[in-house]
Amino acid sequence: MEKIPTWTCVVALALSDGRGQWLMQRRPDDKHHGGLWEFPGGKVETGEKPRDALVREIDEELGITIRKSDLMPVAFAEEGAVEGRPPIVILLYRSLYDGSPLCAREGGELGWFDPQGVARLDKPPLDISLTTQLFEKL
Ligand SMILES: Nc1nc2c([nH]c(=O)n2[C@@H]2O[C@H](COP(=O)(O)OP(=O)(O)OP(=O)(O)O)[C@@H](O)[C@H]2O)c(=O)[nH]1
Repeated sequence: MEKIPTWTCVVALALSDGRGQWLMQRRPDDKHHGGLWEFPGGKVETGEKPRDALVREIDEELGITIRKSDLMPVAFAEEGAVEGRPPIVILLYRSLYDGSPLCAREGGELGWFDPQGVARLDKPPLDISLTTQLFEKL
């Protein structure tokens, strides 16, 4: 029987400044999808709940504390196994930025973009679907 790899759950955050700008993060060049822009976030660890993982990842990556109760689910996207990596499913949540200082703690670059600006960025394939779903629902 064919062995099916376990899928990986990734959580990501669409952070809005409330004035039409959205935070995007450019991945460091040496990583998978290096140089592409995506929503801050990362992989859910074994036994972790998605919202807990997102709070942890956002603290690790941006140095800010977000509240689980503020996270609104907005979209998901999935892809099959690529280049030996297990399939991933990304859950995208939305939240409002409270203005506390941000920094790109794990390298890369941060930027605020309006929906047209987000659409123009070079992104991983799943983010094209995620951004379409996000901005359709606004
Ligand atoms: N955080 C985040 N990851 C995304 C998005 N879109 C997308 O394809 N991914 C992919 O989902 C995976 C997220 O894992 P991660 O951010 O913890 O990746 P990592 O630093 O551990 O790098 P790795 O893939 O080399 O293990 C990456 O392969 C990343 O490129 C997105 O919008 N946000």
